[in-house]
Amino acid sequence: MIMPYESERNIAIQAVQAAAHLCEQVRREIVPEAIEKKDKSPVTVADFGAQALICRALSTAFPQDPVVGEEDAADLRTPEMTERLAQVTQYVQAIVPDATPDQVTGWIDHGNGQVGSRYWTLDPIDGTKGFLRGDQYAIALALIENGEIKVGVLGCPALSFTEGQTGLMGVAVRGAGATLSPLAGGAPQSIKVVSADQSDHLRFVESVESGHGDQSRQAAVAKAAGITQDSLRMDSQAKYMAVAAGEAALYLRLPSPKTPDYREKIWDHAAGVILVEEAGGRVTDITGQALDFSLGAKLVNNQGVVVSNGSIHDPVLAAL
Ligand SMILES: Nc1ncnc2c1ncn2[C@@H]1O[C@H](COP(=O)(O)OS(=O)(=O)O)[C@@H](OP(=O)(O)O)[C@H]1O
Ligand SMILES: [Mg+2]
Ligand SMILES: [Mg+2]
Ligand SMILES: [Mg+2]
Repeated sequence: MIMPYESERNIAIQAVQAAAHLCEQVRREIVPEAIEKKDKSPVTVADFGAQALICRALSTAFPQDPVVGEEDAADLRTPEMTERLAQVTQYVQAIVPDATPDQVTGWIDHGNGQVGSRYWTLDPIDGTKGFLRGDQYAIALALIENGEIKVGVLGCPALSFTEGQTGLMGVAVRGAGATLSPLAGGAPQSIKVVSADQSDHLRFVESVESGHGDQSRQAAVAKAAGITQDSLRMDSQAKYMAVAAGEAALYLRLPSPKTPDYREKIWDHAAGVILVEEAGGRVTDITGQALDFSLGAKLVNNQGVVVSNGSIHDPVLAAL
């Protein structure tokens, strides 16, 4: 039997594993420096290297598919950044030995594609602030067709749910379930969200960065929905992994009062959303609407995100 999206899934897994390897290599060998982007957020050589590797793999395997990625190479091409580009190229060469700086910027810019009827979305490092702090981060890749997420791969190099096993990868294909496996390779295990009666896992997760949400309202809503434990704060889409694997029942991302007009980016959510849905959970915005991945790089029709095990979703929306 042919599994749906088998080649997309396999290429995505290999690409995410290679990118995760690059990111961990950077974290081991240097103290990654943050370059400030126009929006004041940080980017590092690892973000660029990971985007280059994944875009290279996708452009080779699926040359027709646009990739909507977070980063672009415009700044890297400037003369002041020559040394930085050389550093990115050196890390890429650990996996693609003959890669040149021109190829690297070309691969990164392959991620400047537009949302269409079929496209990939890529966050080469989700949670760059977590990556810089030595905390959680994720490599997030998803395939979307006609607005529906079909495949999602989430690599979380610093994540551990069982002692002695760090580095996890979540994989989901629409209609085929979600699995968790060691990022370095190994047998995938099916995952399921927590059920309502497993009260010890009725925790909620939220961002580390207070500016990415509304932590006081998040605490109040979780409490109103019956969650009495303190939140677990985690960077990146690792939060979606926690819900999909049954380690938490709820992930709340309510609009920050400081940035009420902020709209979520597709690459910050797509891979995580399909993982949670295929593990039996539910994802909506704060008004209960589905996230609309058909409109562009931003979720312009949605505000905030509510991710749950399903059973507590309606009580949470009611509390909101
Ligand atoms: N104002 C505001 N509101 C909501 N979200 C924002 C905001 N600003 C940035 N971002 C995006 O948040 C992404 C990482 O946030 P996380 O919550 O996953 O991690 S963290 O704990 O906050 O670091 C982060 O993704 P990366 O840039 O890939 O790290 C941003 O895209
Ligand atoms: Mg960023
Ligand atoms: Mg991100
Ligand atoms: Mg990112």
